[in-house]
Amino acid sequence: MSNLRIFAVNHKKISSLHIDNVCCSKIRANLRRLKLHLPHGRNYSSLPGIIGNDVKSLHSIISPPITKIRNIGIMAHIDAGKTTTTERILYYSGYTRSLGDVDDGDTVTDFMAQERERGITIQSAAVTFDWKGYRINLIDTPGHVDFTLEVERCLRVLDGAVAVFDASAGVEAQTLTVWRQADKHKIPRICFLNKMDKTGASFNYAVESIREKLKAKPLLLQLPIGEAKTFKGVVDVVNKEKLLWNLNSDDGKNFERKPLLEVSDPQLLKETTEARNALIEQVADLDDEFANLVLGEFSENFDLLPAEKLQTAIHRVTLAQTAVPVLCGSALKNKGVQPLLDAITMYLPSPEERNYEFLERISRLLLPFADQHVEIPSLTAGNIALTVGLKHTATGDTIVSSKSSALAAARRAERKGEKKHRENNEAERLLLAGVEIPEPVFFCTIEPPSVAKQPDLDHALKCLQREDPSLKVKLDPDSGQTILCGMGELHIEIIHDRIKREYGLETYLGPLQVAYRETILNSVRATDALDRTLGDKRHLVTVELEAKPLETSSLQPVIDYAQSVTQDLSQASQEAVENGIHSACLQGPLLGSPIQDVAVTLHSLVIHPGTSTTMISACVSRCMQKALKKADKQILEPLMNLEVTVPRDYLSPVLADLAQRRGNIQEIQTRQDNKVVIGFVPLAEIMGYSTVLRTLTSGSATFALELSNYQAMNPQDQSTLLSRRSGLT
Ligand SMILES: Nc1nc2c(ncn2[C@@H]2O[C@H](COP(=O)(O)OP(=O)(O)OP(=O)(O)O)[C@@H](O)[C@H]2O)c(=O)[nH]1
Repeated sequence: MSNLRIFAVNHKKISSLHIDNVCCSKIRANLRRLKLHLPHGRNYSSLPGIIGNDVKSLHSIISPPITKIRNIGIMAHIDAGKTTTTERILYYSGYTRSLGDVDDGDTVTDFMAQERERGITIQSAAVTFDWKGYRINLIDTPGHVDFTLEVERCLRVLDGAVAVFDASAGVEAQTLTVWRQADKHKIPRICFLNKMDKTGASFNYAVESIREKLKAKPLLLQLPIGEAKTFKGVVDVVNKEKLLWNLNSDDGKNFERKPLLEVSDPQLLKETTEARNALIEQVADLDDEFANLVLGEFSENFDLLPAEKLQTAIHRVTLAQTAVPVLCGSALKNKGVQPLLDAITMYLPSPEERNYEFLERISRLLLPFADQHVEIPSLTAGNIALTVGLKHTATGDTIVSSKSSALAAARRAERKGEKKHRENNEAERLLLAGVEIPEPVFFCTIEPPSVAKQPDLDHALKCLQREDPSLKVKLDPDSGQTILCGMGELHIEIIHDRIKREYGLETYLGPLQVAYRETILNSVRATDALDRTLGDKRHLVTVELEAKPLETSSLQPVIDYAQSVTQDLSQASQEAVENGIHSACLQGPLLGSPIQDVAVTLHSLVIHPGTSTTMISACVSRCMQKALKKADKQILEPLMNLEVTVPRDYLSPVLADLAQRRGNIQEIQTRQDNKVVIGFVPLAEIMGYSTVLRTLTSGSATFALELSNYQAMNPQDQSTLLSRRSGLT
């Protein structure tokens, strides 16, 4: 079964340039549609498989053996060093000839203008390169919490991931989020403890935090040689070798690998032997085949166990996701990246080792090299490619060549005993795991520069939404204004900026507002009737319904019907009723925010023959609005999980400030010289917090925010908000 997955990014940036000096005519004839354009601006070497302009190995670009392919993502907390690590990887693999630097704004994968300006990753970028005979398709994903959806849409097409950590901070808030996402998509992982050169870096502390916070079993494949200022290399525990980076080599390309010897390194050898024995026992505990081998032949002396046997077992354990290999280094100081590449090829799976179910063919395919692309005629199973021109496809869709082939594939998968599919309906069986689209917590109005430009703005927003479903766009029914709903201040700012740069539209944003919700506190009944004659047709509906609070949390109203109603309710009328209820719940009576946690019972519904479904919806919606108005109401506000990392000396002002922001502190942890404040704070109180925190701590603190849930506002805060909204205060 074939398993090509399609990954679409940045359709806009594609242009093409023919290579003129292709010398091999036979290949040219076969690959007439192959267009190459080498990235410009930076000093690039060659595309994978091409040495200079020699295309004799073009075939290997298109179809490397599937066992030699690794589709890998890089994920982490913001600023852990993903982009820097990716830059080193590209350099050592020969993809680039000079080292890019996030701080200088010239990296390959952060190619959006906003990324280079801000030094952060916003959009995932894909690059393809070769390492020691392996083809690696690598995706660098954003770390900022506003862009978690972007991370998730990448994870579902990957076979493995490298989780990058800041070794001085260990597991941070966003790492937990992406780790959970990777769990959901069952992605085997390797951990890379980066920034080992940084003051406060601690290998043991970071490993412990992986064990405790991620509940993962770390397999220590390396030990650091020195830490912080003294960090100079790593010990390869599996092979009992030391890897030292040459001080005279600026770019870290050259390093020496030497076996650890009793004469020269007695202490290090002792520690490594202990670490290796512990690793062998740990892997044997998790893998029966390896346990049998170890107990049989090597129980007397683990030193005799060949490294390859241990590596194969680590590969199996990594695939089973019962443990994670851990490596360390410093991307910035060019240490430890080549062994990371070796580990990617050695321990992460090829596409063949993962289970995907569908065959998909697309007419135009491109191989990604960050913001540059090579058009290719076809691709074998297990690769990641780009496709362009899919006008009606949005992020999260699964593309199939035909419904019947997808069904056949699903049936084959079933025959292979995939019981879980049998329980799902046909449509679900056709889909790859979906992406969970987080609910937006902020909104603001957006205006085009002139009324004539409104269609252009609508078009731009439509395109941006297809790329990024966490961006929602709606119309305010009262003012007719376009409303942008997003994940955070930064998210909306970037969208605003992209509309300007990519669509040439200078738009105006209204003030950023928090997306509240509303609910009701008691049970209420309402009746309504609608009687209209249009032409010679009479439309008559009467309805009686009851709305009550729902115990469990649900964004959608839960609807049920009295028995007398269900008896003669047609499918079309039922849909009309439900549309009416849903539309009434989109705008609550207090703030016009969506209503949640409501159950509705339809007690009576009388429809005159010939009444249109639109009239039914309109009548039910009006009746529901009446009921909501009558009920006692409550505003719900988004509550955020907050984690602030702050040097001890600044803890007091930070806590005092949080108390004023209705913050609820759960725990204060000690992390090296820092304090980590963990708690909840209402979103409305934390807008613009980065500036305040910077001022309070002279720029030495960092924070992470994530939506926890919606909670009821207390009566006083609620009435302050309502008076503010109605312009009374
Ligand atoms: N000391 C030290 N600093 C590093 C290292 N790697 C990266 N940095 C620095 O950490 C900062 C963040 O690095 P990035 O590579 O942009 O991190 P990122 O994880 O890609 O960040 P986002 O894309 O914004 O999520 C930059 O200032 C880097 O220079 C390292 O090994 N040691």
